[in-house]
Amino acid sequence: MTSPSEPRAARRSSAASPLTTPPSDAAVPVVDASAVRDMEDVGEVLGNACFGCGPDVPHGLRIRRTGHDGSTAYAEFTVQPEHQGAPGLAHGGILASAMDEILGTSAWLLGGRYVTGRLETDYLAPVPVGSVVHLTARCTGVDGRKAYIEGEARLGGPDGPIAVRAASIFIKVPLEHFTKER
Ligand SMILES: CCCCC/C=C\C/C=C\C/C=C\C/C=C\CCCC(=O)SCCNC(=O)CCNC(=O)[C@H](O)C(C)(C)COP(=O)(O)OP(=O)(O)OC[C@H]1O[C@@H](n2cnc3c(N)ncnc32)[C@H](O)[C@@H]1OP(=O)(O)O
Repeated sequence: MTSPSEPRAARRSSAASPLTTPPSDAAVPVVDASAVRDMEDVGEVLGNACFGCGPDVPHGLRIRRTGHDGSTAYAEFTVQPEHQGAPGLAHGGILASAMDEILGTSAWLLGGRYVTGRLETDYLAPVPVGSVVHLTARCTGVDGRKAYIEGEARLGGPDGPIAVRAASIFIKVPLEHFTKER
């Protein structure tokens, strides 16, 4: 339950702006059963030096994907001292990166490979260093190559207060997007 004294963003039920709201006739797909295996295969081909989820990346977020329920993707990470902005608090860009990771995971679970086209974030509460941040994301619609994905970061547990809300558009790309010489 929200009250008028809460920030406007907290009173909205979604982070989505008109730009990240899918068309009303967009299909809302469920997780593709083969997508998790595909993510593992792609990781084996490309390696995993990802700032968000690479398990051995120094100063990375080392986000742990914990599964999905057919529509929502779940993950968590612990805010480290090297993720600080203001003393003792997570940097907003770090939190945007964490949202990018869970939103991207949700997109990849649709089957196919996606990159971030647009990312919107609402910061609702400060996130202390040492916090375990619980991330969730789900697709709200697919329109051609565009997947509209929304997510939240919660503190203190999967049902804890929302610290960050995000809404996004991910664009489907071929595997060559990641492998071609530039
Ligand atoms: C990525 C992870 C790889 C790691 C691999 C390791 C292990 C893999 C395992 C698991 C992976 C799991 C999860 C992934 C987790 C995290 C994900 C992080 C993702 C990122 O951190 S990724 C980096 C940031 N990201 C970029 O680096 C993109 C740069 N960019 C481009 O590369 C091009 O810009 C591109 C390809 C986006 C489009 O180019 P293009 O030429 O192919 O297509 P085009 O421009 O025609 O757009 C087609 C339709 O998308 C619409 N559209 C395009 N852009 C839009 C925007 N900004 N807003 C709204 N709509 C947009 C158009 O309006 C059109 O819509 P329509 O069809 O309706 O006209």
